[in-house]
Amino acid sequence: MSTSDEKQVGYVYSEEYVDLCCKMPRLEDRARLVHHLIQAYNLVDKMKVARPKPASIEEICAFHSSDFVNTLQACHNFDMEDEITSEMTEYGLGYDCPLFPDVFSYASFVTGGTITAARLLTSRCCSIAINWFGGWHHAKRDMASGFCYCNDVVLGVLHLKTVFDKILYIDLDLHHGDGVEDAFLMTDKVFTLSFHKYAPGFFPGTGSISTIGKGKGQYYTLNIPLKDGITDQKYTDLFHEVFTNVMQAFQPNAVVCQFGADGLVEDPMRSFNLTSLSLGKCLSDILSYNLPTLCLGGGGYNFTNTAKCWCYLTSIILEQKLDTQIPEHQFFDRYGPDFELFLSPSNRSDTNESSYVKEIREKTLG
Ligand SMILES: CC1(C)CN(C2CCCC2)C(=O)N1c1ccccc1/C=C/C(=O)NO
Ligand SMILES: [Zn+2]
Repeated sequence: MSTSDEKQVGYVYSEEYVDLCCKMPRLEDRARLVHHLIQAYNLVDKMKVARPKPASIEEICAFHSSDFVNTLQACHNFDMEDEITSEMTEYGLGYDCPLFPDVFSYASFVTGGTITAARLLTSRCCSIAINWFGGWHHAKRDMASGFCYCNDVVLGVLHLKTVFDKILYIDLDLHHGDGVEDAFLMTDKVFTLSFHKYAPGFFPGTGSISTIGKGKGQYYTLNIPLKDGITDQKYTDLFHEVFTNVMQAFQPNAVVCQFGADGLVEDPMRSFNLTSLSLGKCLSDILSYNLPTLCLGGGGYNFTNTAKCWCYLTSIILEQKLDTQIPEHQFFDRYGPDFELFLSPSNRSDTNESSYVKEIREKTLG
C-alpha cells in the first residue's frame, strides 16, 4: 500500500453512523453487514477512516428548499401512528419515503457522510473516498422521492465543484439517477451518465435516451436505458465504450460514481442479471484515469449480496485480492449456504437484443 497521501483511500464510517443507517425501514441491518464484511476482510485498516458528522441545515439548503428541509425536520419525532398530513405528502413524505422517528437525523447524517467524503478529495487528503451508505439519487430540491430524503449525491457534487472545475457523475444503480440529472441538467460543468432499467411503469419512469440536457447543459446528460436480464459481458462492454467516449469528450477533473447494487442477480428487484464483476470492471475503468473519485452506494435489497459487492469494490480500490470464502465474523451465518464472495449469474433470458444494444450505441456514440 503506497504510503504517500495522494494514494490514500478515505472510508466514511463510525459506529453511530452505521447504527443510524440501520434505522431506515426496508434497509434494516444492511449498513452493518456491509461494514462488518469489509472489516472481516481486514480492509478497514488499509484506509483512512473519516467519522461523518450530520450535514447542517445550511449545507442541506445548498440544494434543497428551506420549506422542504423545515418540513422534514418537523417530522423528526413522527411515529407510525401519526397521521400523514397533506403538507407531508406535498413534499413526497409518507409513502415511498416512509416517515420514522429519526428520519431527519438519518437524512442529515447520510448527507454529512457524502460531504465528508467529498471533503477528503477537495482537501487532497485522499484521491479516492468511499461512502457506501450514501447514493440517494432520487431526492429533488423540494421533494423526497424513491426512498431518498436528501440528495447527498447532489450535495457531494456541489462540494467537489468548489475545487474541481468539471465533474463526471456516473449512476450504475438499477434505477435512473433522476434527482442528480435534474439538478445538473442545464450546466456544462457536471456531466451526468446513467445506466438503468427503462421500462413502462418502472420507477422513476425517466432516463430515456432522448434526454440529453438543456441550454448550456445540452449534450452533458447521457442516459443508457436497458431492459431486464442484461449480462455482465454486455453491460461492461457497453459501459467501456460509452465511458471512454465521455472521458475523451468531457475530460472531467473528478468523478462521482453511484454503485447501487439492485441490478445484481438475486436482488428482489429481479431485473438485471449482473454479478459484482460488472461493477468491478466499471470501477477499474474509472480508476484507470487516476482522477479524484468519490464512490457511493445506493439501492441493493439483497443485503448479503450488496455487502459482498461493495466489499469487492473496496478491495479493487485498495488493490487487494480477497479470499473467495467469506471469512468468519459476527454475521458469517448470514452468508450461507455457499459462504462465497462471488455471485453466479442466473439463466434468466437477456431481453436486450443485439439490435437494441446496436441502436443504443448508434444513438449515443454517434
Ligand atoms: C422501498 C424500496 C426502496 C425497496 N423496493 C423493493 C426492494 C425489495 C422489495 C421492494 C423498492 O422498490 N423500493 C422503492 C419503492 C418506491 C420507489 C422507489 C423504490 C426504490 C428505489 C431505488 O432503489 N432507487 O435506486
Ligand atoms: Zn435502485
